[in-house]
Amino acid sequence: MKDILTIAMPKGRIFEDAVGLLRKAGYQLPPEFVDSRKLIIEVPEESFRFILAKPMDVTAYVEHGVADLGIAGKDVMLEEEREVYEVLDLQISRCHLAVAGLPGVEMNDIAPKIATKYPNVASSYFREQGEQVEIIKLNGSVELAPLIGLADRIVDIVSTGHTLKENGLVELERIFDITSRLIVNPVSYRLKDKPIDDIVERLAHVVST
Ligand SMILES: Nc1ncnc2c1ncn2[C@@H]1O[C@H](COP(=O)(O)OP(=O)(O)OP(=O)(O)O)[C@@H](O)[C@H]1O
Ligand SMILES: O=P(O)(O)OC[C@H]1O[C@H](OP(=O)(O)OP(=O)(O)O)[C@H](O)[C@@H]1O
Repeated sequence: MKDILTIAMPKGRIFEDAVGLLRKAGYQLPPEFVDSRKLIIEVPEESFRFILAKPMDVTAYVEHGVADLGIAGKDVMLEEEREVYEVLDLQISRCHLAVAGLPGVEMNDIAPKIATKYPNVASSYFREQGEQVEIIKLNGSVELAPLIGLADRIVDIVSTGHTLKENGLVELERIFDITSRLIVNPVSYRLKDKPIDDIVERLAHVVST
């Protein structure tokens, strides 16, 4: 009997790209997959069980071993620093992390404030720059912070740049290029190496074509 693999999928914008990639690799996923509100979806034909998690939580499910594999943005991996193996750059959901702010506005000299969904990434970045900052953790609409006087700068995802532009903000420093990655639980990789290597190989093939 084939091992069942549990795969943690990020709900939200990566999901469709990830499903598209799995289908391109030849996996037969049911048509209702994308519209479902179910959080656990079994696909016995492929010996897969998918769990649908918040993008920021995928690495937690994989680190704790309740999922063998997962798909997570590199931003999440940098922020969460979980004990997981990163086995493949899936080259989907491309964007980058950047520092942004209002044009021509200098940072406050004393404890400048940085608003972000990525407090660990932001504090490491400013520490490396030798700048002491106060981090304000937000959960979204981060671009609002400098407009309303909550922060001097933001550290956030930029893709098309439309959100920055529409809010009169400018990108000041590019921090990290981001794509989604296939990640694996280290114990699963030991116990289920064959089926996991098979997925990695099939996905690597479609990523490179
Ligand atoms: N504008 C974007 N364009 C492309 N990829 C993005 C963009 N914003 C985020 N991403 C990537 O997609 C992942 C998930 O983003 P998404 O917006 O779906 O989740 P989220 O903002 O964490 O969730 P929620 O909006 O439910 O709080 C991020 O971790 C990042 O890797
Ligand atoms: O450069 P763009 O193409 O405009 O994309 C960037 C925006 O996308 C993400 O926000 P999201 O849509 O996830 O909303 P959020 O503010 O709730 O995080 C990110 O946090 C930026 O705000």
